[in-house]
Amino acid sequence: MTTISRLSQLGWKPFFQQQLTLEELADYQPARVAVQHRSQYELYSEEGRKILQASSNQPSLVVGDWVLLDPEGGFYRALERLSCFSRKAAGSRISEQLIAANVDTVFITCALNQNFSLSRIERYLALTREAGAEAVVVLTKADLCDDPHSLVSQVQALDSRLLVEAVNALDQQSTGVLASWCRAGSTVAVLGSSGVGKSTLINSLMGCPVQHTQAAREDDDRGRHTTTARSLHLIPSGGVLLDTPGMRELQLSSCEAGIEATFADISALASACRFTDCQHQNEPGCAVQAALQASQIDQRRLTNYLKLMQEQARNSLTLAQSRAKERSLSRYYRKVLHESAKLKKSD
Ligand SMILES: Nc1nc2c(ncn2[C@@H]2O[C@H](COP(=O)(O)OP(=O)(O)OP(=O)(O)O)[C@@H](O)[C@H]2O)c(=O)[nH]1
Ligand SMILES: [Zn+2]
Repeated sequence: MTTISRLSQLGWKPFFQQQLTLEELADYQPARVAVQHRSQYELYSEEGRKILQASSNQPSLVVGDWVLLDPEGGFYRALERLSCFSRKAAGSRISEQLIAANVDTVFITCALNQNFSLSRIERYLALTREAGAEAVVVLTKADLCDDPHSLVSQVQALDSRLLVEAVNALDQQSTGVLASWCRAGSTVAVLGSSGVGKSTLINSLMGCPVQHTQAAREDDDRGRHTTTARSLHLIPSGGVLLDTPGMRELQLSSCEAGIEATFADISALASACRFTDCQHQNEPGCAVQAALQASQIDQRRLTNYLKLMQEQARNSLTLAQSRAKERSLSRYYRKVLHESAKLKKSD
């Protein structure tokens, strides 16, 4: 890691500074989670790299989080997040898993070739908005496309306020249009499906190939653990690039608000449907279907909205179910403890 001279090079900004008391400002040191190991975190601070042991007394931390270290270098507290990506954890036990925190801007990448898909862009937009980050749609492989402008217009038509850029990810001059999002104090992440050019774009922004240390086995006193590649990279122009495998595999889960924000036109229409629980299929008095018949919205967009809504509802239902199960289990444990305490008393 290159020497840090200013906190802003690590993505520090007024939002975090404002959370500190005068005493904390004077005596406590902010540090950012750069790597997450099983039992410890690697942090970046103005003084360089630090190691923090994970402990059950600490809140769950994730790459991108800001923490305050006490004068002895121990964990003091975590700072409130500006944005947070999470997902439904894989496996039989469904729970919410933190992916990344404090990402300001997400470069939603999509290639200008046969894989170009407005629906996929909408999916990533919903995820980004749910997390509370700003989205910039970066259309890659513009150099291989005969008419990039017409595809840029199609993306722009999704939302007139949407930021859309077409680039050749291999060419640093071309990716220069993204520089304003990569300044000191900013944290960016790249989302997009396989092969669209995420690594290529990252290397162009970084000005050199980013080293991805292969996960390797290491022996130490505490036994075997897997070393993980660092996930925060300092961009020469001053910003921070957050690149974790979790971000790359991001799935849709529990993101109704993100979908509503992405499909604001359809959500606005839906509020005029006769039934509050209208599914916008073939119910009488459906304002969304009426708008479709009147060609005010297109079929692809509506189909994608309904698909994403269904998908996230399915996922959040399993999340809710698992939470309910945990709640009832803990109620059961409390009851058992209470009963056994009563029995002890009467002994
Ligand atoms: N001509 C051209 N080729 C590109 C561009 N962006 C990426 N490529 C090429 O597309 C291929 C895939 O790019 P990657 O950067 O590996 O894609 P990725 O999104 O990181 O893929 P995964 O690692 O599978 O997620 C590589 O051969 C790149 O050289 C571009 O803008 N123009
Ligand atoms: Zn309806």
